This record gives sequence, C-alpha cells and structure tokens, in this order.
Amino acid sequence: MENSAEMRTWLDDLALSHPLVIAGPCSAETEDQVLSIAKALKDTDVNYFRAGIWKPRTRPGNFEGVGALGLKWLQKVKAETGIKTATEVANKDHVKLALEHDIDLLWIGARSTVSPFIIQEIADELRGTDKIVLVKNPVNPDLSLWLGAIERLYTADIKKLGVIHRGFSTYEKTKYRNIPEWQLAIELQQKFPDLPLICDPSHITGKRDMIFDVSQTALDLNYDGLMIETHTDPDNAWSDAAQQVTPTALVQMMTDLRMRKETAAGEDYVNKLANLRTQIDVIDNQLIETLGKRMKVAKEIGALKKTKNVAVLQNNRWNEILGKMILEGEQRGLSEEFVLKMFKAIHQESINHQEKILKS
Ligand SMILES: C=C(O[C@@H]1C=C(C(=O)O)C=C[C@H]1O)C(=O)O
Repeated sequence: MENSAEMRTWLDDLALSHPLVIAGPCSAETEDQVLSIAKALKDTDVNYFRAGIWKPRTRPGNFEGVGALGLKWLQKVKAETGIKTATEVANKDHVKLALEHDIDLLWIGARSTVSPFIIQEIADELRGTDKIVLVKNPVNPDLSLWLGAIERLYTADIKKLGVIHRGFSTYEKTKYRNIPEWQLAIELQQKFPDLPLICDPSHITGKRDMIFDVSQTALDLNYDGLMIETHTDPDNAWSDAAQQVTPTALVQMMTDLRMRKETAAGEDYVNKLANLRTQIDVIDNQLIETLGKRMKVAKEIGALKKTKNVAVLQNNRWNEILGKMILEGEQRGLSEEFVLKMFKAIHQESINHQEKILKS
C-alpha cells in the first residue's frame, strides 16, 4: 500500500472549515440518553455522532453495551438531528448489523487492531463498502501492526479510510491513561501524509481536564480531526465517567482551540524562517560531527578493554555520566525525560561499536 492523494478524498469532500469532529457518549445507555446528547450536539461543529454499542471492557462484570438495540437509537439520531452516525465494530456480526442499520462511519478499536485475524474477518465482511472505516492504533506502539490493519482494509477495496490515535498502554504510571507517543503518529504522517489522522484525546488522557491540551497538541501536529467522548451527565455515565465532557464544554473547546495552517506566506515570515532554519542546519551538522567523534573515542576504549578482557558495560561510569548530563541539561532548559532518552540512545550506540571490536 502506498500513500495516495485519494486517501483523503472523503474528508476533502466534506469541505470543513474546522477539524472533523466525532462526538457522543462512550456507550449508548438508553434511548433518551442517546437522543438528548445528540440533540445537544445538533448545530455544532460535530460531524459524526459516536456511541459504543458493544463495549470491550478490560474485565468482565462491567457494563458491556446495549448491543444491536442501540443501532436503532443511532438511526433515530440521524432521522431527528441529521447528524451522521458512528460506532465501533469488533467482529463480523457487528459489521453486518452496523451496515444493515446504515451506520455511516465504523471504527475498529485498539484491542481489535492488535489481531490480524479479527482485522481480516472485519475487512472481509466490509469488502467494497463505501462507509468510512477508521482504525484505532493497537494497544502496543507498533506502527506496522497499525498500518497492516489499514492495508487489509484497503486490499478489501475499502477506500474511505483513516486512523485514530488513542494512545498506548504502558506499565509505567504516567499522567495519561494511554501515553501518546506522538513520535509514532509523526512517523505515520511521514509515510502516509494523505491518510486522515484523528486524535482521540479522551482515551489518551482519561481525564476531562486534560482533553483541551492534548487536542491542541494534535492540531499543532496537523491532525485532521478529533474524537471526543461527550455526555450530558458525564459523572453518572455507565462507562468512562472521568473522561467525558458535556456538550457545552465541547462547544467551548471547539471555539478555544487554535487551528494551525500548514504554512504561511509573507516575505518577513519566509525570510525569518529561512534564517532560523539555516541556524538549525548548522547546529545539526555540529551535533552529528560531535557524536561521530564521541563514537571514535568509545571505539578506542573498546580496543583497550579487549586487550585486558574487560566487560563493555560499566554501570558506575554510565550512572555518573547520566547524573551529570541530567544536571547540565536542566541548566539549559532540557527536560530530564529528553536527556535520558538521548543518552540511552548514545550509550547503546557506543556499546554496539565496542561490541563489534570485542567480538572481532
Ligand atoms: C565508553 C565506555 O563503555 C560503555 C559506554 C559508555 C559511554 O559511551 O559513555 C559508558 C560506560 C560503558 O557502559 C566506558 O567504559 O567508558
């Protein structure tokens, strides 16, 4: 599968003056709940009304969705508000029912994207559909698995495709429910610049007060749209209560978010940018040159170790460097997270070079 401008035709055809917005409750709970949220979202920027009908929960015993009955409620939403509808499908039976009920946009959840068997089953059932199909990232940060799912759908002649970035599971405790790993989405954009990319800040953050900030970051990174869980009574929602926002909060958010352009004209802007980028180019060259020099010295250390049969990894020395560099970095406004990541990569490269010498 290769990038093609056609990938974004369905989105371009909507001719939106704002990012694509998919909003609605985490789960469809009752007909009244679904309809009252949809009515509150009528005449806003919302393009698709979402509601989970089948809810894959981490543990059994939680509310697992109302099932096919909810599809009738979504049909009512479209009839009464004119908003198009969206739901998650996780197997071929879901697909069949969703298509029978004329749901306009189907998404595949993170837990399904990890399984090529499930994706193939869904793709086979969807074959040739003109509905929009969006694929959430797999729970683990694996870009090939994510793209593999898109490829299976594309091969099944489904051409209205896109991806939803909902963040990744991690063992570490962080401020996020699912860490964003923005780098992965940036890489995806580099490979498939025309594949519509939607951010799901609700699942990335897990907390409603962080949703605005993550949404703004997504727009700053050229995302095409947002999927935001919305409920008229979030605190009493039957699932994901902490991360849902009210329709009023959503509308306010859409007003406050700053839309960014991909580029800008104007001689002053263009000249200043070119000048600053020249400075960056010079510094980048210095960085590479310096790193090359550092590896040369590491190789000499490797050769010396070889003569005395000494181990490559020297934890004391390594900890001493890390400690010093974190402090140095702090003084230059570099975050500890960045310094750690960078030096871990440098250390690994140094070890690789020395390993080659010791094994030669
Ligand atoms: C270069 C050495 O080998 C390894 C690599 C290090 C580095 O690149 O700074 C530090 C400690 C060792 O784990 C060394 O022993 O000094």
